[in-house]
Amino acid sequence: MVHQSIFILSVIFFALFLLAQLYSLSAAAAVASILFACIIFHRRSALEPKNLPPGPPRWAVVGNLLQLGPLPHRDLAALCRKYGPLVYLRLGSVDAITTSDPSVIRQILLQQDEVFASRPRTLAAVHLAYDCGDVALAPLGPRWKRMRRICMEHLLTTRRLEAFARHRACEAQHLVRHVYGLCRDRGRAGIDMREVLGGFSMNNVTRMLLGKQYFGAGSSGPQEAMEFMHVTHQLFRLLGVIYLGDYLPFWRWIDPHGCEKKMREVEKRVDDFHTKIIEEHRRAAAAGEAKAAAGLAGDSDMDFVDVLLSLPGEDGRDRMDDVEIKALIQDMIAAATDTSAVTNEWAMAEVIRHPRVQRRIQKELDSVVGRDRMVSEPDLAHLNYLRCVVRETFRMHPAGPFLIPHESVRATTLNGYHIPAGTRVFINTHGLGRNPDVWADDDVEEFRPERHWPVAEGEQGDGVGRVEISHGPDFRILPFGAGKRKCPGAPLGVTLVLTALARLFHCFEWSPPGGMRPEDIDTAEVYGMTMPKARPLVALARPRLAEHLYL
Ligand code: HEM
Repeated sequence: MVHQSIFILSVIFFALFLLAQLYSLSAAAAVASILFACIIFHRRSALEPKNLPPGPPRWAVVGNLLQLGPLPHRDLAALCRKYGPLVYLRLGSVDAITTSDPSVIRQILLQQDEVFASRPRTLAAVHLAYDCGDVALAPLGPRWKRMRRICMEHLLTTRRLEAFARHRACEAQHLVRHVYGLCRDRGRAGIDMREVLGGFSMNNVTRMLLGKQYFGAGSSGPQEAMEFMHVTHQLFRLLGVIYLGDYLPFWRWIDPHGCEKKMREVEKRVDDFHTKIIEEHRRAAAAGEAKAAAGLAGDSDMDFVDVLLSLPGEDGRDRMDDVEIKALIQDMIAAATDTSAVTNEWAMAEVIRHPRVQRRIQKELDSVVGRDRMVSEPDLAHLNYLRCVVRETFRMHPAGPFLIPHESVRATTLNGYHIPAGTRVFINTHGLGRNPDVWADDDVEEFRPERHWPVAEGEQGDGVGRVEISHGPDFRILPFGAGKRKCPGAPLGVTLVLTALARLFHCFEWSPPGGMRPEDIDTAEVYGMTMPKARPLVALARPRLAEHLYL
């Protein structure tokens, strides 16, 4: 046995020596690292515990990576249909599990929350989230706990969200006025709803966070807005990439698409942006103090950056570090903007595809709100059918197809199977919403908000409670996750989604552009950290209220 190993190693060294002579040292190094990885993999396979959950056969080195295509949520759902509710995969050097089963998900997110509530340290988290110094991508630990507490106790409190209600009302009015103008300008060509809904989400978030509106009358100027949009789009894209360097360490040496280089470039540009924002806020605060000293009180409501600049730091320090503030701003922009815009675009696409659903939404709006005033936030609790529409949108098109991937902090047992420490967890919310075992009596591919209606079909539902949009005890829909890492912005996210949809369906009649039939609106998706429609939604709008209400 020893002689055999010595012989194989001698042959490998001789082959590498020849490669180095004939080609280059780097070719020899690349082959050496692949061979080395093969040997490690072989040894690991031999040592591997045998009681792992079932899963597909895997290749040496790459494991199951080659079985994942451009829509990995669909590939993983197919594996669950084949191998059962809990599937094991090896992605390069990383152990991974996936599920789209409510009872396994409940075990992971609630019963074993302590074990599974961490996050993998991906290169995107290192470069684009201040070395995992934020909330969303930070591993479980005291740093994450402190940053999450700041979010919950100082930023996303009910009191602070209520204080921003008038800004949201202003943005909602800006939205309908904007669409009203576009109806006339664009004629039969239709309106690009991705642009409109993206602007609405971005404005709401930046007003609350930074005290600025980026699009519209009070905007910070087209140059800055374009730059901001461009950088944040690059950020979203890079956060969503499945980067092979996270699974195959040697890939980082090659990095054929320069992904890590792009991450570093975007990291620098985003950081410059945040530095500028913090400086502007410090200058404004200094001017405010001067005004206060002179007896001229400034605007009393603080945006999130003002709040963060006023908080004490760790270990008795006077103020929070700039890096911590930047990480939190970044998180909020990334977590809040795209999620609500993507959900709104899907909801509009599905409703326009189903004119019957649009008629029922409008009937409810006309009865709850009437036609001589605009929808306001207090109305949203009474729009139960619209709430069913949002629930159905989350079932079919969850904004985060795998939530944000979790990671186990130690070895554990799940459904009787061994789960190693450091296992990456892909909770497939897209698969869950279309799991035929969960939605047994329904056609899972059909958009049908009525399935969430709390009373039997045909009944009015007066007196029934408010339709909840977050997950219930059955874990059949999971738009915001659950447990320790549950989305802290869920109430705000729901408000932004419902507000935009209520306003747009109350104020306008929607149809597909240029003679297209409703059912021809496509519903193909593209995978990313959030999962938008592959092609932007373009639609025609016709005003349905009196003109003075739009102005
Ligand atoms: C429709 C809108 C939204 C959707 C669908 C959504 C969805 C999600 C999901 C799926 C997660 C991951 C949960 C997990 O990994 O278990 C998450 C995390 C998070 N969300 Fe949201 N979100 C929305 C809006 C917001 C808003 C408005 C904010 C803040 C202003 C926000 C802040 C966060 C943060 C900070 C996290 C990370 C939590 C942690 O890791 O501890 N989200 N969100």
